[in-house]
Amino acid sequence: MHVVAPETISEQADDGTTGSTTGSTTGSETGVPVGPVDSSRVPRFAGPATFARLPRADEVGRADVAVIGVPFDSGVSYRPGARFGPAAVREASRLLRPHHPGLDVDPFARQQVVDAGDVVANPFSIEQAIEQVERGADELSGAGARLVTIGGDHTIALPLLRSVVRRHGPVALVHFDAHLDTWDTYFGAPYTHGTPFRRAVEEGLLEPGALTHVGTRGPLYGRSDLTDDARLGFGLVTSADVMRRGVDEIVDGLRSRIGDRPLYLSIDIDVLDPAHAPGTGTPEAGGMTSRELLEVLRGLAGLQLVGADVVEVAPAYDHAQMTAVAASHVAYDLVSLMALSPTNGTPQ
Ligand SMILES: N=C(N)NCCCC(=O)O
Ligand SMILES: [Zn+2]
Ligand SMILES: [Zn+2]
Repeated sequence: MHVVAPETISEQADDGTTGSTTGSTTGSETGVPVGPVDSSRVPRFAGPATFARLPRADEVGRADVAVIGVPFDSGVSYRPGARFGPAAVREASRLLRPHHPGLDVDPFARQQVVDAGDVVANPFSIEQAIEQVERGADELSGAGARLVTIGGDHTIALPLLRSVVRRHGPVALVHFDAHLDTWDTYFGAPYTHGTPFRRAVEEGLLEPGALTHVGTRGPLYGRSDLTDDARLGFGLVTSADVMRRGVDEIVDGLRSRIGDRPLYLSIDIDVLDPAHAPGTGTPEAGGMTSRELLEVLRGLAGLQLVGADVVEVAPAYDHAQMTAVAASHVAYDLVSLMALSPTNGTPQ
């Protein structure tokens, strides 16, 4: 029986060209970022999955950008399963390649990108899980990395924002989602996947006037959901607006609202139409296409991106990895946007 162990992959790829996964030719020694395993030498379907076949954090010892998973879904109001999102997105990311033609950047060569594994988040205590995510994010960003987090349900955006704001101050936010996620409580619970951005405003984490939901749609509890949301300071670009006004006009509006503020991007995969992303817990008809989402993201190139997440991938409802593939491409674009960010995320 032939078993492809990580060591075997490392030996095969570690020939001085590209694609080493081990510490033996580390970027920390040479200053050259260690990239993904070379898929022209080691089949991309072999071995355990890290995001984009990148090295693990412990293999390189430093990171400009860390991709982390948060396998947590105890905050959901409907279908569970996003706890399996990080593993599904990593698995679906094996096909990513080192050059991004849309942004004309090699995101893994411009900066050291690593897979920092999963944060341990207590599935039986939302409060403790939130603390654990915040602390995990603090540790990684304290070591100098910007984070691209793969969820997990949308509850986790709150501790991620707390951590990023500790370093950068209040942030501009573009929130891609079918839902507002500014509701108050569910069953009296303040920390859920439908409430993170109301809590974030209450905690002073967000820059008033620089907050926008994109892709919103679907039935609400009442008209007051919208007036409450506007009172919290959010602008709204519905999925119908994207269709009617087009990507370029939407991007122009977002860029002028954000300016040169530190920017956080939170992407709930249910912003996509269920035809593009069925594998999610609270699907709503009439969503964005993955092409629209990726093009809006690319339109944000050059802004000061200090952190990002892609959440709500629930693989049990997925088909042919459609949702996980879409999320892996979103995460790849986020890493690429970080490569093009003017200050490399360093606090000014
Ligand atoms: N964050 C996501 N995906 N969904 C929030 C839906 C909250 C509700 O059930 O009303
Ligand atoms: Zn949503
Ligand atoms: Zn959401």
